Amino acid sequence: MSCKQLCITLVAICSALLVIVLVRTFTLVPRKDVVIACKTADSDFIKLTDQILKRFQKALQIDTISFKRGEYNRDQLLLLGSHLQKSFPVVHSSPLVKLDIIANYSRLYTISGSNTSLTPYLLTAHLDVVPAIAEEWELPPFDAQIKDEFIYARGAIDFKQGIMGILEALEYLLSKGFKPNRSFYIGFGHDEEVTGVDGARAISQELQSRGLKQVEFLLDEGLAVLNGFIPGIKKPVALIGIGEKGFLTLKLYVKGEAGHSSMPLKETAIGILAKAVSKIEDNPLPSMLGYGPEKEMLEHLAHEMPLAARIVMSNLWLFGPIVSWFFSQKPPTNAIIRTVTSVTMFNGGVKTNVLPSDATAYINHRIHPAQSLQEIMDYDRAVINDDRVQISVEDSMVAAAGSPSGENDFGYQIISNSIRQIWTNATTAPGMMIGNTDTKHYKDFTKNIYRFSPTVMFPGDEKRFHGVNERISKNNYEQAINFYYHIIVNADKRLLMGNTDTRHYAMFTKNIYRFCPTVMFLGDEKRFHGINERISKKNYEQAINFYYHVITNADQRSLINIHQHSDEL
Ligand SMILES: CCCCCCCC/C=C\CCCCCCCC(=O)N[C@@H](Cc1ccc(O)cc1)C(=O)O
Repeated sequence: MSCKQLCITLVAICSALLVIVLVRTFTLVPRKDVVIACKTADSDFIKLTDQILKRFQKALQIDTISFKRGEYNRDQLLLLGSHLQKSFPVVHSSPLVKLDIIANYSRLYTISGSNTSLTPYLLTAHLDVVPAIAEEWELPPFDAQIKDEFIYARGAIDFKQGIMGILEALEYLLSKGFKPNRSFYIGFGHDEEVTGVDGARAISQELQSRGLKQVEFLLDEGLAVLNGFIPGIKKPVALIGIGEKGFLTLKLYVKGEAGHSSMPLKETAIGILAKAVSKIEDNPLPSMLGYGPEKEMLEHLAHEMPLAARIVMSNLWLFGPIVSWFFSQKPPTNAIIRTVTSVTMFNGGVKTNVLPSDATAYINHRIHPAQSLQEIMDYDRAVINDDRVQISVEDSMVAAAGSPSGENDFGYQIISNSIRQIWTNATTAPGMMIGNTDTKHYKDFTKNIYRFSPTVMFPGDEKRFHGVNERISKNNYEQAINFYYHIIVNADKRLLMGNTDTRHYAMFTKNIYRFCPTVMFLGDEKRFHGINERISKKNYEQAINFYYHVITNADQRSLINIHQHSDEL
């Protein structure tokens, strides 16, 4: 090949790449329905009254701690149960609501809708919390005190704002006469923090034993409204978890030889294990960027970024390695691109002058959906490369597949639109849940599993999860309640806003039009599938005459001989 031919080939390749890059940059724009913002002045806005705030604080003061599987504060769970019962009298006395106490402490609410042809949906949350080391907190973790407009308490964001937010929204709706079309379930597990085997699993079994085969979608706790987490985006990003990382907890064990510390061997069990752990920490697993839900996330968010970043994010096939490097720099972004590794426990030795007879460490991996448990085990074994270190599986779960997040995916769009009604300046995108929740117990009911917590977070707040000074602002709690209100109202529709039955007739014509002979004033839009749906007598008369005109006008051969307007009913 001559030099000229080589240059032409190179220019052709670069031009082709440029075209692909630009086409992807300017065509990846996700669906954004026009949504009606939820405003504090709206007649159906649920204000955070003193009473609502007080009952939230009370729920936070009850220390429903889970310690390990099967070990949780049973009395406190019962106390929380009676607090819910007292706080929400309408919910607990409504003929539309049936409450079942499952496995002594979990709660399953069944809310009956009038239209049995609509598939029910499921909202889940959990009653338990993780322990807290009180001395390290600014304010006591179970007092729920308020400082600078924030309520500080264990459970404030994980996840009693969900429990209380859902019930506040339902209490409000029922007290206003809301009668759902679509049935739905609310499941509150009591041991999510220790994998939900007693609570959520029993709720799921109860639903199965009732013959429930399918739910339209499931919304559980999950990702959040993130400010400043994603490089290049200033506006808040609300991530809806469409997938969930798996986990693998490995036990590393080294058998040593006890003896007097005055005559040590070259290496002790602790030394051998420490080297293994150090190798594990020095060799993070490779980036999987582009092979899991994070790809969809970045493609959704690209259009919110400045041009250079937009080009990069829309073309991960080309710029993946740069993005990987960038995302590896901070723990929250690192967590979404790879299987991460945490050495969480290390034990060995009994006395300062005794050689340790053994040593044990635990490694907790959070597995990227593109990798298998076996792959991670093999990787660790190869990295440690020392037969003296015995590796065994303590616990594991494969990652959850990505739930659909397309333009016509009902559950995803209902959640996305409800978020945008509350956080009007936020952009929504599918994301990957980096921790685990109760969702795995419900996976047989639907592939439409979404993980989103109505929690506003700024950088650094992620450390409050299971850490110290967990808190939520009063304003954020009010948003959480209104978010669930909109979820319930929006999900009560048969189809997504903008979708009607027309698609079933699409094969007959391209001339499909959508119009209702309904006169509307600002605010009336909430009556659609909301409460107090109505029409004026006059408007109904107009509707009849409108259809009269449609029929007579359409009865022409062409548009010329249009029907005379004097010919009224
Ligand atoms: C680009 C942005 C990256 C994302 C930034 C994320 C910021 C933080 C947002 C959400 C935090 C998510 C972590 C919370 C996990 C909550 C649930 C939990 O703690 N689960 C436990 C226990 C568990 C539960 C159920 C299981 O089946 C297994 C374990 C956990 O260890 O995951």
